[in-house]
Amino acid sequence: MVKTLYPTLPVLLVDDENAWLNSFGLTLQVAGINNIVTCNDSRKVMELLRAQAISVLVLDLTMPHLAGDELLPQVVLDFPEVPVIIITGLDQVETAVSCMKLGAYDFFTKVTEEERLVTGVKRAITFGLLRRENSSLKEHFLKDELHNPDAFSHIITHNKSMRSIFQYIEAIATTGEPVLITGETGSGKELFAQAIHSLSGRAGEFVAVNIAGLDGTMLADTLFGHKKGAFSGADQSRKGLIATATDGSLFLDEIGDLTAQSQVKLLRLIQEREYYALGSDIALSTNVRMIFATHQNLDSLQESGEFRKDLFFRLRTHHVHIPPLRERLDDLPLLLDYFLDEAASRLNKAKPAYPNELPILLGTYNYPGNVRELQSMVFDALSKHRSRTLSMDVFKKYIESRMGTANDIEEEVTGETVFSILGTLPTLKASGRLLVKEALHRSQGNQAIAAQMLGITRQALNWRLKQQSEKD
Ligand SMILES: Nc1ncnc2c1ncn2[C@@H]1O[C@H](COP(=O)(O)OP(=O)(O)OP(=O)(O)O)[C@@H](O)[C@H]1O
Repeated sequence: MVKTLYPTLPVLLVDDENAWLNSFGLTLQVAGINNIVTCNDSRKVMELLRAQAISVLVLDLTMPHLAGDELLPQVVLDFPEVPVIIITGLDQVETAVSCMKLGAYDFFTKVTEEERLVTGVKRAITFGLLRRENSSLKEHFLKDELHNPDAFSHIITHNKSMRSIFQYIEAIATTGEPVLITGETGSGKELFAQAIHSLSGRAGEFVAVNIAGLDGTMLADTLFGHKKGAFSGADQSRKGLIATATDGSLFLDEIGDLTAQSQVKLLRLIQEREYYALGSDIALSTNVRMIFATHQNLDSLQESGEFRKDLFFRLRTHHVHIPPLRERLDDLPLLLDYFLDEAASRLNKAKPAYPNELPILLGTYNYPGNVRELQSMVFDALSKHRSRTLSMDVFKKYIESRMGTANDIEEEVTGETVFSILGTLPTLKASGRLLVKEALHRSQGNQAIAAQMLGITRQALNWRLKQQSEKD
C-alpha cells in the first residue's frame, strides 16, 4: 500500500551542511513530518521551487555562493504562498530580524531546542495550508465551478449554500488537516465526510465510528486498541480503528458526547499524531485524516465548560456547517424525485408520478429529522402506494401528526407558547388574518394546502379571502 505522506506538499530543507540536513530531517520524521526534500546547494533552490510545489522552506542564512538572506527576496517575490523559516547562528539575530521584514515567516537559531523548531515547522505548514486554501477558495468562488463533481454525486442538491460547501471542501480535502462537520441529525454529515475522504486521494479506508454512548475506556479500546492482558478478558492484543484507518480517514460522529478525559486524548492525537494502545506505554504514531461531526452546538458546550476550549479551537480551523433541510427547501423537488427512485428500486415497484402540489405540501413541514426524515416519509408513502399517481394523503397525515406533536412538546417542555413573546395579544380577527397570510406564504399560494394547514375547508378559506379583499 502507498504510504501517505505528510504534509501533502514536501518541506524543503536547505543548508550546505549535510549533517544538519540529515539530523533535522530525521527529527521531523519522528514528529510525523515524512514528506521532506533536502538541498545542500542554495543556487539550486529557485529551480527546485519551479519544478515542485513546496509547503514550507527552511533556509539556513550562512551558505557559500548564495546566502539565505540573498535568496529570500527572490523566493518571496516568485513564491509568495511558501512560508520561509530562517535558521541563523547566534550572532546573526539582527540579520534574521531584517529577513522577517523582507517577508520570512519565522526564524530560529541553530541551537534552538529541536522541539521548538519542529513546532515552528508545524505552525508554518498550517499557515501555508491556510494561505493556499484561501487563494484556492477565491479562485473557486470567482469561477463557481467544481473540479471533482463526482465526489459529491451522492449528495443531491442544487442549493447555493450547499454548493459553496462543496467548493470549500474541494479546497481543504487534500490538506490532511482535521475537519469538523456540524449540522442537525439527518442533514447529511456522514455523506460529506465520505466526500472529503474520496477527494483526499488517500489510499486507505474510510472508517466511521459513532461514539455516542461509549465511555472513556470503551472509546479508547475502540480507537486505540489494546495489548494482551490490558484488562480482564483481553486475551489477545487487538488493533484499534485508528490502525484500521491508516493512510485513510477516520470519521468520529457525535463528538459533542466526549468525556473530559477522552477530549484530552483526542487533542493529543490531533496535535501530536500519537496515541497509546490500552495497557501499553509505547507511543504509536498515525497519519490518519480525522473528520469529526456533531449535531450539538459546540460553541455553547465550550462556553459552559463541557467541551475543552483548546480542542474546540483546534477543530474549528476547518469547519463545515450543513444547513437544515428547512433552510434549503428549494432542494425538495430534487430530493423527492431521488428518493422516489431509490424507494421504487428497493421495493421493486415502478416509480409513480406525483401531483404538482406534493413538493409544495412538503415545503410546509419543518423536518426536525432533515433529509433522513424525508427519505423515510417517501419510502413509507411508496410502500403504501397502490395506484398510478402517488397520493398526497399519506404525507398530509404524517405532517399533521408531526406538527401537532411539535406544538404539544413545545408547551410541555418550555411552558411557553408562540404568544409568549408578544407583549399585547392581537385580536382574534387580526391573528386570523395573519395566520391566513402565513399559510398562503408557506403553501406558495396554494389554497388547498393552505386550507389544510389552517384546518378549514377550501371553501371557508376562499370565503375569508373574499371578505378580506372587500374590506381592503
Ligand atoms: N443531500 C442528500 N442527498 C441524498 N441523500 C441524503 C442527503 N442528505 C442526507 N441524505 C441521506 O439521509 C440519510 C442521513 O444522512 P447522514 O447519515 O449523512 O446524516 P447525518 O447528518 O450524519 O445524521 P446523524 O447526525 O443522525 O448521524 C442517509 O440515508 C443519507 O444517504
